[in-house]
Amino acid sequence: MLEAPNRRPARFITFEGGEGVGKSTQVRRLLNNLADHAVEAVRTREPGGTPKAEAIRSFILQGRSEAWGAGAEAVLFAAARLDHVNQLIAPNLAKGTWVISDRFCDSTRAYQGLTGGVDDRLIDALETLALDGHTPDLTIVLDMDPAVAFKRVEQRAVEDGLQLTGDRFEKEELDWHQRLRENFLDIAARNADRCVVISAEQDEARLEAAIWEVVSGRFPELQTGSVS
Ligand SMILES: Nc1ncnc2c1ncn2[C@@H]1O[C@H](COP(=O)(O)OP(=O)(O)OP(=O)(O)O)[C@@H](O)[C@H]1O
Ligand SMILES: Cc1cn([C@H]2C[C@H](O)[C@@H](COP(=O)(O)O)O2)c(=O)[nH]c1=O
Repeated sequence: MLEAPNRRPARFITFEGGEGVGKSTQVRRLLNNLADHAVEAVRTREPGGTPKAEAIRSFILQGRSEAWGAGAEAVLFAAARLDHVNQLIAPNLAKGTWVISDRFCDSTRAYQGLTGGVDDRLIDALETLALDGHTPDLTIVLDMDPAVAFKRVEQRAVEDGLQLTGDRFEKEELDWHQRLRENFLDIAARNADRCVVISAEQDEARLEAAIWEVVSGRFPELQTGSVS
C-alpha cells in the first residue's frame, strides 16, 4: 500500500492592530514572499472573506448595527467569522493551502470586548463557537501611535481621491484608539506563544523584512524552501 506523503500542515497567520497601521499592505507583501518560497497561500480579511460575511461587513461598517450596542455587534462579527471559518479557512487549510487573514478573532476581543466593554464570557463563548479549534498558528500585531496611523489613513483617502468620512470605528475619538492600542498589546502579552508585536512605525520594506524574519523563524520549512 502506498503511504500518504508526510506533508507539513498548512499554516494560519493573522494580522491584527488598530486602524491604518499597514495590515493590508503587509498581508500582500507576505503573500508575495510566500509565493517566492513556493508556498500556496490565500489572502482573506475580516469581517469578510465569503459573500455572507462580506454582507455582514457592509451592514456593520455602514453603522447600521451601532445603535444595537457592542454586544450585538460582537455576535454579528462572530456570525461572519463562523461562515468564514467553515467556507474558506478550514477547507483551505485542509487541502494544504496557507491562510493569511487581515484581522481575526483578536479584533473582536480588542474592539468589542476590552474597548467596547462586552463581557469576556460572551467574547470567549463566541470565539469558541466560531473558531471551532481553528486558532491561528501565528498572529502579527502591528503596533503604532494611532495619531500617526490616522495621518496615513488621511493620505490614503487623498491618494484614492476619496473624502475621509470614516467607517463605524474610524469615527471614534483618538483616546478610544489609544485604549484600543493598549488592549491589542494586552491581548498579545496574554497570548505570547501565538502573538508577536512589531512596531509599524518603519517604512514598508523594513517592516516587511521584520515580519518575514518572524514568519520564517516560526516555520522552519520556509528556511529550507521545502514545504511538503
Ligand atoms: N510602513 C508604512 N509607512 C508609511 N505608510 C504606510 C506603511 N504601510 C502602509 N502605509 C500606507 O498607509 C495607509 C494604510 O495602510 P493599510 O491600508 O495597509 O493599513 P490597514 O492597517 O490595513 O488599514 P485599515 O485598518 O484601515 O484596514 C495606506 O495608504 C498605505 O499605503
Ligand atoms: C474583525 C473585526 C473588525 N472590527 C472592525 C475593525 C475595523 O474598524 C473594521 C474593519 O475594517 P478594516 O478596514 O478591514 O480594518 O471592523 C471589529 O470591530 N471587530 C472585529 O471582530
